[in-house]
Amino acid sequence: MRYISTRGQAPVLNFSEAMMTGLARDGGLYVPEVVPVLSKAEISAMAGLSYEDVAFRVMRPYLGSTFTDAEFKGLIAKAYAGFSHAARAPLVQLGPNHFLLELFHGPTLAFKDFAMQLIGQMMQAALAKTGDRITIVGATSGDTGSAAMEAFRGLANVDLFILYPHGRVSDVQRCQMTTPAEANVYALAMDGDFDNCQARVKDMFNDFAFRDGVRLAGVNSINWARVLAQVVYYFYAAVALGAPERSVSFTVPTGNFGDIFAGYIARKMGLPIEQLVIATNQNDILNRAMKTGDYVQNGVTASISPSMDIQVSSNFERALFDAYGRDGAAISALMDELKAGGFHISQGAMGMLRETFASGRCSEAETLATITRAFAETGEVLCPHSAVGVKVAEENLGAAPMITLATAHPAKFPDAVESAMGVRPNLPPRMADLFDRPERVTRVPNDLGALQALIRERIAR
Ligand SMILES: Cc1ncc(COP(=O)(O)O)c(C=O)c1O
Ligand SMILES: N[C@@H](CCOP(=O)(O)O)C(=O)O
Repeated sequence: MRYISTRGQAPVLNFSEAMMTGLARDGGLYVPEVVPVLSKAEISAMAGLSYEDVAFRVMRPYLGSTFTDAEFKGLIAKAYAGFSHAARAPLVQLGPNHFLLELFHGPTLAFKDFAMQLIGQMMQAALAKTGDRITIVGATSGDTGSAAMEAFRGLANVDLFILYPHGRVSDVQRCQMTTPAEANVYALAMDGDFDNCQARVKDMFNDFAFRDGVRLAGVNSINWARVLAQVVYYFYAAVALGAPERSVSFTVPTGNFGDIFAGYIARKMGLPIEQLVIATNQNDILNRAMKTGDYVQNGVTASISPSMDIQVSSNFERALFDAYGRDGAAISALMDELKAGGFHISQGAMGMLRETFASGRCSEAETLATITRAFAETGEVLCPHSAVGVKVAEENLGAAPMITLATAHPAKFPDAVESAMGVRPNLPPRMADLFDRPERVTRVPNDLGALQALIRERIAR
């Protein structure tokens, strides 16, 4: 399996290289040259298997010779052993034809654990073979950062720096990032919003002297391995509801477009997905783009679903790459226009995108009302991101069962949940003392040079 860049000018890599590389050297994102298709019989055979067994079958075709089958099975087993639910990703019924896929039973209570726990295992195994030491720099609106800290803290051959927007993550998310005591992980609270943090991380990748000097790696969804690990739960959930004999639909609370892009890959692999619905909060660039064809930034507004406060959706580039017939030069030109504010998507590309994705937007008031109503009607306590998904899913119900992805545990966002329901959700007992743990964080400016100097200084210690 070979991986190519969405901008067409970077070296073609194998799986292990793409995982350790993160952003392609031409600024693009790696995608598989060919997406493997599973037969109906192969998908049927997943019925009744454990999450781990489905994970092996879905991901194995992408790995080439990176790991032996036995090694890979071992890494998968370790990755999901720390999840608190035996099913890993349980389905809960919300209505006659509407299901919730709970993706928040991992160690940091968000869907990011599904990929991050596995990437942590795979990167460690790859580094053990080469003896290399790497510097991971990630940007987060709250959940990727905490999941990465959990996956990489204490590792001898990794330094991890997480940039989060100061004052724009929940208190629980902040403490998950600032309280790990291990010396190899650093929480950096940056002035600005998530888009600024993500832009600085990409700048670091595009500065080759810095990138090569610190052996930079990425664990945001720019890393193909992150997306791949998220493809698995689409198969797991769909098969549980009767696929491949029966089609299903998914609604995905969306910010950086990684999670829904994983659903798109599942569909390309042969999973019968009728609708893939993008659900945005008030930071609705993707919904506007789907409705108008204009992908234009209009600034990030802080919301009660802060993890989705994103206006530059990194992985949309991967979808555009396919929509533009895999024309790297066209994608490069669009991304240059994006730096100046935005671009218009061609009619042909819009046709492909609209065939593949539906979309909807959920306001702040609708988010709160959905949390209140879902609890009253079903007993399910939704986090505000999952509530955005549920609201938009309800507007898109059809013949196929709808599965909404519940992307975080409500206790990560207790203020929003309390204001909707009057009840404050509790953290699991293992995290009950989170706010009593000492915090360690560095305030940093939105300044590439200053960030690079700090990272160089810390890794030299
Ligand atoms: C809780 C939560 N829900 C939804 C999203 C959106 O996912 P994606 O960025 O993959 O679109 C994120 C972060 O990205 C998140 O942390
Ligand atoms: N919501 C995310 C934003 C970063 O997304 P990623 O999937 O590209 O890592 C977060 O919680 O950090």
